[in-house]
Amino acid sequence: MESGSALRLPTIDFSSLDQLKPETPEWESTKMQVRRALEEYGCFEVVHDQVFNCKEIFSAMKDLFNLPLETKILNQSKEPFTSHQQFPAMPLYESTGINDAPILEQLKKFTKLMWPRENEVFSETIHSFSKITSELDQMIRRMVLESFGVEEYYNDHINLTKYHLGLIKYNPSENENGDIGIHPHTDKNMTSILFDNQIDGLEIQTKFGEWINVKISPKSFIFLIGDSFLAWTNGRLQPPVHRVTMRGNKVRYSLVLFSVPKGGHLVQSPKELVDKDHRLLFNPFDYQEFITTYASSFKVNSSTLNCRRDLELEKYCGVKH
Ligand SMILES: O=C(O)CCC(=O)C(=O)O
Ligand SMILES: [Fe+2]
Repeated sequence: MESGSALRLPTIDFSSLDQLKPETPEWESTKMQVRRALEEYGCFEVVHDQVFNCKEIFSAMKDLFNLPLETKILNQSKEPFTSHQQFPAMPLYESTGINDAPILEQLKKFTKLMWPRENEVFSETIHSFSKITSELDQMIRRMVLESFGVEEYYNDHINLTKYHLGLIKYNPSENENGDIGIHPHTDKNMTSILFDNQIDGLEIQTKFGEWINVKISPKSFIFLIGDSFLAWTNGRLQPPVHRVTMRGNKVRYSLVLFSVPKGGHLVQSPKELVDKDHRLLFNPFDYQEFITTYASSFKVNSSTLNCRRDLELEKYCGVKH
């Protein structure tokens, strides 16, 4: 499992968020950095000055994963990849998810399922994280749309998606060469914001094929785009292939706020992004129908999964030219 430790992701400064307002020079320059980073890498490190309690987050996650399995599996959802899940092909990995985590009442439903006698600290810390990251997500998406001159679609773009918070635990590897935490993949949803307990493991591949070991500081997140944003921008932004490799004897916890297109809506590139130099790459699609189809093939293939870029969306609704 080779990886190039000298390489780094682009870092973009989002501290003093409150002053970062549309039409200011800071906004314009940050927006262009976002656009460039997403064109080159499909992701970047967001440096921020938001205040939330890291220690509490990871102690809340530890308590959650320490619950008995019969409690954890009570978290079931019809939507693929959002229930409590473990896969035989990724034995170090365990995850669970919270739909609409930035909405406190929804988060409290999850908390109540896990801790019938309530766990206020869990609800508050996880809610505060979800709120901060969802606001950041919307700001970054506004910048992307502005940079392509399609900001009039901003409200539609935000209303197209809802949020899902993934909570993940990776057990340590016994193998000094590293063990698979999560297989190489691109995210299928629109955008993802990722944070961890400062235990390394996340690796992101550049378009030239090198692997970057990603270090997330207590004051940073990783923002990455998924295949749905590739489709929405008609191929202008490329989602990065990423994986987790576990080395050493520490547990890694990560949180990922996914923006996910809602069912009954179409993911569709605006007409302004389609022309003779940019022919339409994807037919409009319902993400929930796509992900359900993808999940059934994932179940069949997950014991042999070793994909780089699985091109599922191209197979599902790619336009053949
Ligand atoms: O845990 C991580 O750092 C990555 C998780 C991930 O890629 C995913 O859940 O899609
Ligand atoms: Fe991912």
